[in-house]
Amino acid sequence: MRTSSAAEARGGTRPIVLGLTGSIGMGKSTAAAMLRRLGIPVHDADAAVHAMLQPGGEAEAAVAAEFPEVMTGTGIDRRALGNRVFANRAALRRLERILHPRVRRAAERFIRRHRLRRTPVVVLDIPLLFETRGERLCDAVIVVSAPPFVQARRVLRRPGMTQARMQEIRRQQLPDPVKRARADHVIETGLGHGEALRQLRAILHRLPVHAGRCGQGER
Ligand SMILES: CC(C)(COP(=O)(O)OP(=O)(O)OC[C@H]1O[C@@H](n2cnc3c(N)ncnc32)[C@H](O)[C@@H]1O)[C@@H](O)C(=O)NCCC(=O)NCCS
Ligand SMILES: Nc1ncnc2c1ncn2[C@@H]1O[C@H](COP(=O)(O)OP(=O)(O)OP(=O)(O)O)[C@@H](O)[C@H]1O
Repeated sequence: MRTSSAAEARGGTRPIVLGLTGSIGMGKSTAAAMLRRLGIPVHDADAAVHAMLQPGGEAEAAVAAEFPEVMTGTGIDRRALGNRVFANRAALRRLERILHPRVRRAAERFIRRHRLRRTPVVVLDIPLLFETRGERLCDAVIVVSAPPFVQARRVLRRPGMTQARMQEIRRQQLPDPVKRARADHVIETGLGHGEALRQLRAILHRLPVHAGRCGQGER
């Protein structure tokens, strides 16, 4: 636990904030779903980005101004935007400058909401948690990880994914060994769902909150 003093400084009502991150295909969404089923509210940064890029979403106009070539009659073409940015680091940085401050504010709003509700534990599921210094919001960080061949097998099963695109995305992410080294907890997801769930439960069990106070549902 990094910042129990931060929680105390806020009157002890700030939830324990667990970051959840990991590279492409390592099992973040699966771990997030398990945590939700255990009753922990999870903030999903990917879902927040999706909403921002929807027609009328808070980032649509800024993205349209920066990348007019990816706009269609019905809004942003995500596939075209991905093709544009994953092969070009400068373009990706321009997109991130639009999106990441908004992602950060959404996470802060989520924590504030749960502080008011006195929720004891929340999770921030942020794929680029370390890259965006999101760990500063967290008391501890959980990294999901699996051997590279397991990761590749999972990712290449996805519709539209190619070896080249997977390599491009991997190049844009902090390497898995670096994430593991910076984690407070590593969940090995190459060993099956049951083992990942067991590891998550063990982490929750060791948190300094009363048993049974975790579950207040997602909002
Ligand atoms: C470029 C976009 C529209 C492509 O969408 P698409 O549906 O084709 O891909 P998807 O979002 O599923 O991402 C595919 C993989 O790339 C990874 N990824 C997404 N953005 C980034 C990034 N900025 N850097 C490195 N990897 C990234 C994701 O974690 C995922 O593993 C989308 O990824 C996006 O908006 N990215 C920028 C926002 C961002 O940084 N999101 C990460 C969460 S904070
Ligand atoms: N603990 C696990 N045991 C077995 N398979 C798993 C486990 N966790 C995830 N998987 C499988 O791996 C694949 C990728 O998982 P998931 O979608 O959760 O990854 P992700 O990290 O959220 O990916 P992305 O970063 O690309 O969004 C899925 O097919 C999922 O069923």
